[in-house]
Amino acid sequence: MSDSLDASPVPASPTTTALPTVPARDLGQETLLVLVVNSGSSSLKYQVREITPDGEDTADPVVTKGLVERIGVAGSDVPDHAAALERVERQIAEVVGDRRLAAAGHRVVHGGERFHAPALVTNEVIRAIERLAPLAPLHNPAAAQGLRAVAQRWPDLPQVVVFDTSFHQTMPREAWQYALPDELYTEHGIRRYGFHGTSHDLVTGLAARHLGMDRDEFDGVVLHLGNGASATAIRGGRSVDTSMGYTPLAGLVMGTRSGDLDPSVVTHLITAHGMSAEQVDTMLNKESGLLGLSGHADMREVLEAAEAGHRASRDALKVASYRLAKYVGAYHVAVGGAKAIVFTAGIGENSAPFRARVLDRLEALGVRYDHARNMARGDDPRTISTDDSAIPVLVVPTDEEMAIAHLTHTVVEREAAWPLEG
Ligand SMILES: Nc1ncnc2c1ncn2[C@@H]1O[C@H](COP(=O)(O)OP(=O)(O)O)[C@@H](O)[C@H]1O
Ligand SMILES: CC(=O)OP(=O)(O)O
Ligand SMILES: [Mg+2]
Repeated sequence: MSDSLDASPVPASPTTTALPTVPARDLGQETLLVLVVNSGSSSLKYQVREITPDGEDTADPVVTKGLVERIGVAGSDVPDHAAALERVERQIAEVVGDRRLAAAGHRVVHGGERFHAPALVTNEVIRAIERLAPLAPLHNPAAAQGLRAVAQRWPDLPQVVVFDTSFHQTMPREAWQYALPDELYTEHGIRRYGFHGTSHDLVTGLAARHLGMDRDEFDGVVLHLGNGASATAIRGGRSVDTSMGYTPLAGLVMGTRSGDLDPSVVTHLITAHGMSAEQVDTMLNKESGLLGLSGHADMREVLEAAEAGHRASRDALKVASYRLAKYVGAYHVAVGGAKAIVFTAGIGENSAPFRARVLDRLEALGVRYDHARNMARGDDPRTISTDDSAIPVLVVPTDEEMAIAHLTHTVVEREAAWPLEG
């Protein structure tokens, strides 16, 4: 992102920086500014977006955006997400000038079984997110810190939480239950949850529209391929299976995450290689995937190296594309016959060579793609399959921040929680 915040020292009293305020506005006529916060384990991405009172994007909806990185990392001067938000609020104050924020929407990775939909934030909701921390130790505490920091800085601002997991709460038991002793689920909540739900949900709706279908007619496979990657089986517009599991480690080969592996590898590394549980966790989450196989976590670099003849990079692409194709085959069954295969997120939207490698493996399903359509670029949903492909293949750009802003508007509107009215 071009306007990333750097790690320069924080001035003495950032929390006292005043955000200029204006008298209450007539919401029926003016636009609304929504702060969107995405707290990663060691980063905080934010946007201020402008929407109409009906919750639609304005012509140029991103007022500002930025990123604070290396939060809580050794040697960084940003100790936690509360400190990160102090930096962000100064940036925001400069950009919004004499206008006021109308609401904040936060991405929260884990909503457990409790949250099936976005929710208006109360102290009880923040505590519930903290109680779910054992399920997402890197993400949920950071999100809770972000929520408290915003509440402290803007006490009247309605806040909404949007969960990665909630879209997948429609999965049937056979998809979410692990074949483990039952009390691990009943007493400890160990089950498949699934992630990237905001993106899978948004992309499902856009794909259905692109194909001229009602959303509830849409059966297909959505492939969200970013740094984290997941495949979701969609039946009747709802999630019926997804490749991530109890945590975002399961499933596909990702930038630095292994995806699926035999759990005995974990016990073997601990018992025979003397690794600690923490070391194994770090290895599987941060040193595996494309990085572990090829030395590059970034798909562009893997493709370049493979092109230049680097054998490990070529193998990494084979492992990643094979794994993904296998999931598409499985989910074709899960949805009772896919009517579309949809690529989205950084790699899915931009990497024609990787899409081609996956699609070449789907010939058995009658999938055919068009070289020129696959190479074409664009910001709108598009079809890249040939007209005679048994299953249409689509590229549909995702936008989690936009979706969070719109969901935030919907929830605040429904709960009549706008602070500026009257
Ligand atoms: N033009 C491109 N060609 C190939 N890969 C790309 C391109 N642009 C972005 N990517 C890949 O997208 C991935 C990041 O996706 P993104 O959705 O931004 O991730 P996240 O939101 O999880 O950080 C990286 O692997 C990056 O290499
Ligand atoms: C849940 C998850 O994997 O998120 P990301 O892709 O942002 O890492
Ligand atoms: Mg992402």
